[in-house]
Amino acid sequence: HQTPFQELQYQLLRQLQRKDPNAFFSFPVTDFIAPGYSLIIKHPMDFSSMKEKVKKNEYQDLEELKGDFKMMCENAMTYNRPDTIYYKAARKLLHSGMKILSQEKIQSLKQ
Ligand SMILES: NC(=O)c1ccc2nc(N)sc2c1
Repeated sequence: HQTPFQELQYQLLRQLQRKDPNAFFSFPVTDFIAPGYSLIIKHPMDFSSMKEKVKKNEYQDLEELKGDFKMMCENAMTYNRPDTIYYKAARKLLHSGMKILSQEKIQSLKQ
């Protein structure tokens, strides 16, 4: 049912989620907790949505997964002001996540 490539993607997502201890990025941001969010952010993304994409085999290679991860972090740095805990968490997550996803050994892995 799940391919080795999918298992690898789940493992990477677990590693990335450990860098989000407050779970600010676990689930889609609602307009209830973030007023006007859906008007400001055109391409919402979160870890639960990324896991769903892995399950449906929607990532052809790790660059696409990396792109969604960057989008998720950049969305938070667009909507939230720089002095907020969410902005700061997003910037920190982006940097630690890039270290994980930009390692030489996983660059070339594809579907
Ligand atoms: N990922 C985000 O941009 C994010 C997450 C949680 C959250 N909670 C709020 N009250 S604003 C907010 C924004």
